[in-house]
Amino acid sequence: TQPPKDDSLYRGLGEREGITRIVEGMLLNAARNPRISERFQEIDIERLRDKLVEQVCVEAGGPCEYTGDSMEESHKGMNLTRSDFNALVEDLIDAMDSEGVSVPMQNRLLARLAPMRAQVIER
Ligand code: HEM
Repeated sequence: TQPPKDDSLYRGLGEREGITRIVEGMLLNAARNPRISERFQEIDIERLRDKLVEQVCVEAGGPCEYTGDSMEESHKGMNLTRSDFNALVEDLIDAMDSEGVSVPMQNRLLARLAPMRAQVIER
């Protein structure tokens, strides 16, 4: 999908600072989530945080560049399932709730991420 033309979602998420808090909140939730916490052991969590912030910023129409690996490459050999995907989405929603992001803005971000599922699961 093409990046959005306007930056209203970027602003709705609280720009770079808000996105950083959302991503960090999601990763903290995931680290406590028994369905997926094992996935986040023994990885470079700071790199993951930084790349996720870039990617969410780009998807939200913000002035950022994504410098990480492709979604296929990043999740190769992990054999992620739909259930794993849904668990991380729930952790993201909880993080956005904590940041006071409106439900319409939450849904706009989720709609940008949903098409990536096929690139991430069963790899
Ligand atoms: C739309 C969904 C997802 C997006 C947009 C996404 C995005 C990313 C990004 C940007 C990276 C970093 C790439 C790099 O280092 O260059 C990454 C790595 C990673 N992702 Fe995802 N991801 C998604 C789904 C998931 C799910 C469902 C899980 C597990 C439950 C997961 C677990 C991981 C892990 C553990 C890494 C680090 C791999 C490593 O450093 O060895 N991801 N992901």
